[in-house]
Amino acid sequence: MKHIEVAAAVLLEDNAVFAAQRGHSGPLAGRWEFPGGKLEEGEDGTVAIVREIEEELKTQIEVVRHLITVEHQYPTFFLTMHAYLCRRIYGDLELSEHIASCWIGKDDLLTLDWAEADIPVAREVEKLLR
Ligand SMILES: Nc1nc2c([nH]c(=O)n2[C@H]2C[C@H](O)[C@@H](COP(=O)(O)OP(=O)(O)OP(=O)(O)O)O2)c(=O)[nH]1
Repeated sequence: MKHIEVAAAVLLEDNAVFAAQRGHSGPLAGRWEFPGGKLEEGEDGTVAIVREIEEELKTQIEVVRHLITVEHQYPTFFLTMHAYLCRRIYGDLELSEHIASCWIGKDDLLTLDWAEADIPVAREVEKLLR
């Protein structure tokens, strides 16, 4: 079974969190996620997340702290996902791979159609929002 290790960014601003919707094809098409991507060989998650957000959203971020690591068995692969609370430094979070994005508050957070592995992350985020 394939094992994928991913870093994901939790960006909080104005009491809302940034969520992005995956494209219409590929695994988990149309599901919502915290942006990020796969770690490169030997790369630390905190380095990977800064690189991925720069590549994917043309935005510079910094890691504030590790939030949660989730392990999830999907039908075709096993996922380890490190989610980091991050701060935006510069850039407008321009979508290049995702088809939609939103800033979502505590009340609506768990109503999004999240990728399954993201549910425990969303529950942690819920605790950080008022
Ligand atoms: N980035 C990210 N990926 C997630 C989340 N939740 C979740 O199950 N995943 C899964 C979806 C993908 O299979 C994998 C992340 O890979 P990715 O976004 O770099 O890659 P991808 O499948 O779009 O494909 P690739 O072109 O990079 O190979 O982890 C999440 O919150 N953020």
